[in-house]
Amino acid sequence: MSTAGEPHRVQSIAGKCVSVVPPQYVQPPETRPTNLSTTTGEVPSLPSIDLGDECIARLREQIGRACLDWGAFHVVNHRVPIDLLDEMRHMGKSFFEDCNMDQKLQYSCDPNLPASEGYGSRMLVASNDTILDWRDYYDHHTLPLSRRNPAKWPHFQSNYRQVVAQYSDCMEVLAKRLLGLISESLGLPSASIEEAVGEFYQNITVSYYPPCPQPDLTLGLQSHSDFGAITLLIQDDVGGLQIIKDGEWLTVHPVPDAILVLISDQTEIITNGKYRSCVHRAITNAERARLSVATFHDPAKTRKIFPVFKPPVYREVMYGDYVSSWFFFSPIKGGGLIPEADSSIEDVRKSAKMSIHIYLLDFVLSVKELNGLSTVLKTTIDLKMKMAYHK
Ligand SMILES: O=C(O)CCC(=O)C(=O)O
Ligand SMILES: [Fe+2]
Repeated sequence: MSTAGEPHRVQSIAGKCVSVVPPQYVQPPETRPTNLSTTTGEVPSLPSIDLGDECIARLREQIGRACLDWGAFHVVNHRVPIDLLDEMRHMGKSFFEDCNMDQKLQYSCDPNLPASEGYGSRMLVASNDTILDWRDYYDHHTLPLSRRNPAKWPHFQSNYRQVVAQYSDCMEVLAKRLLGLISESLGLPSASIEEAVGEFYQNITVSYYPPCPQPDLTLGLQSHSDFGAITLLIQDDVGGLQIIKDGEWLTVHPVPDAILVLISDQTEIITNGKYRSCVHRAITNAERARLSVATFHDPAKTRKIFPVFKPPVYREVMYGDYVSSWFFFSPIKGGGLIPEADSSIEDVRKSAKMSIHIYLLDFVLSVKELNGLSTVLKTTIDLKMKMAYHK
């Protein structure tokens, strides 16, 4: 799509006012969005949890219920200054809209590294035939402090670096508090999940979705669950984030002062599948650019992650291996079968062409135990299939 030497950015394509998207952005029929409205079909009852509630027992109960039912919830009265949320959105938008392409490209990420800091468009693109997301992004490495180098961040707005650093600090505090409440909601000591995750590796990704001439054929961001432990997300008023609930894609209506909490894969493993990671995606629209800011809290690549409950349903996994396996298995096109409970892992893999996260099967204990745990197999496959196939 891009000619040699010409960096590829969605915003440049959208800026040419094309009426047809380039073929690399066209989703196969089975992953195209069907419910394109961002104003109707929103999630009416995605829980909104008031963290100012002084009744801790009620808070735990509400968080536990939201994790079980949704894997996602909004929090309000979260102690992060509302002005900071607005400034972070404003800084992000200003980078994409007020800087010219040459300025932005000074901050290009390294296209050959999977998680390189900076301005890019092809995060987690596993191979050349991967369908591309209709999205540009800026990824900041913010924690631990040894990774944080504000000099690598844009300088066009005088307070950009200060806002990102402050935002990172506030998100870390909130993520720890939430993991504490999530642990307690399972009857665990407050520090359990945080200790299992270890030192936070935090990234802040500002996603920018330019208007798209064919929203019915494209995705701003393909269906996925986040790899790490917990994601905290804010968005602007445009709307386009969708989550799966009971087999349906539902749009998460933006709530300006709220922060969206998404349970991510490592929390699913640590809680032994009691709380599932939230499968989500972003759709596009033809009228307005959309912006979101996702703050990921991940373990170190060398951290071993395992369930805190017995018997474990997931194998211990080194976080770095978990991330790498995504590239190995994903994203594979074509149909597939839900394997029988007595399939071997190899059979499962062979027939698993539908799933972008089928690697999770590697963490289920063993084929033998799987056979006895057919529900686990089925729900794992089912959940991960949804990410690739649900419309
Ligand atoms: O733009 C959004 O709302 C979703 C972003 C997201 O899921 C991600 O960056 O992982
Ligand atoms: Fe995500």
